[in-house]
Amino acid sequence: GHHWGYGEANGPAEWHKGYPIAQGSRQSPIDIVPGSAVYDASLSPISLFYNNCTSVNITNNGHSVVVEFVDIDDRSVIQGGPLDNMYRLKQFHFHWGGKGCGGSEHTVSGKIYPSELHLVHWNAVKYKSFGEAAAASDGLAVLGIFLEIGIEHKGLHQITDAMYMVKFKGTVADFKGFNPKCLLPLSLDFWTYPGSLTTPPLFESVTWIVLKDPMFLSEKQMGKFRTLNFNGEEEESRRRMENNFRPPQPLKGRTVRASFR
Ligand SMILES: NS(=O)(=O)c1ccc(C(=O)O)c(S(=O)(=O)NCCc2ccccc2)c1
Ligand SMILES: [Zn+2]
Repeated sequence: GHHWGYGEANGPAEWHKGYPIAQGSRQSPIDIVPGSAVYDASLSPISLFYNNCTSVNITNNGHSVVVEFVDIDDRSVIQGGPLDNMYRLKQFHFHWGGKGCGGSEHTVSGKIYPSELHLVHWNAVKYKSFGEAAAASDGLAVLGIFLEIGIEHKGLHQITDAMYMVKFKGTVADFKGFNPKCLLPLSLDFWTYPGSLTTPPLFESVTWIVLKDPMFLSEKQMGKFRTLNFNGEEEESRRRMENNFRPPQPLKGRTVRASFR
């Protein structure tokens, strides 16, 4: 059927037809305005326990490139910051733009970055499954990290070198032993606000934690993301995977808190 995507006919401006919550009161992403963020001294530092990380595979789901993790126990978790519980890492994926264009979902005072990494975690303390958590107001915690063009990123090579194996929608490849800790910038200073998934079903179940500092990658590495395709190998229409981002949504009275002055 008429599946959602990032094209003219099925892109973010159309999603509200199939997913009315697209016009809800806590939609993501948003434009973060640092001057309007409220410093909250009660926010503890973010703790990422990715030591015994268990990545499983890398896949092209027709919307992004996704690295999935074993999430049957608490070996890879995030806690602290605005979170009352420990949240388990389920997957990470990216959003990016066309060559020379912006592609992040969150913006900072209108600045769009070339790309944005999302590490998706779920509240396995309160909920029995990811699906149940994804439908609950405090079910998910997504850590957002901006990507900026600069020196090449050593840790990212493992991911960009695997992209040739998942060029087309529906392809999966083994991807074990990858620890996303290597993708973090020096500072874990963050903004946080209550929001939603940025793709359908757009559930308003995400506590967003967006790092202030970007990670850096080279233009060559960024170019490898654009060798991916939205389409499956069998489709005759070749559509380069790029501009797979939702633009900022209305704040609707929400407060963005900052962990730093
Ligand atoms: N940009 S974002 O962090 O909001 C996001 C984007 C894509 C996906 C995804 O489904 O791959 C996800 S997900 O992995 O959280 N899945 C959400 C959709 C879903 C809900 C309930 C059960 C399965 C999938 C999150
Ligand atoms: Zn995302």
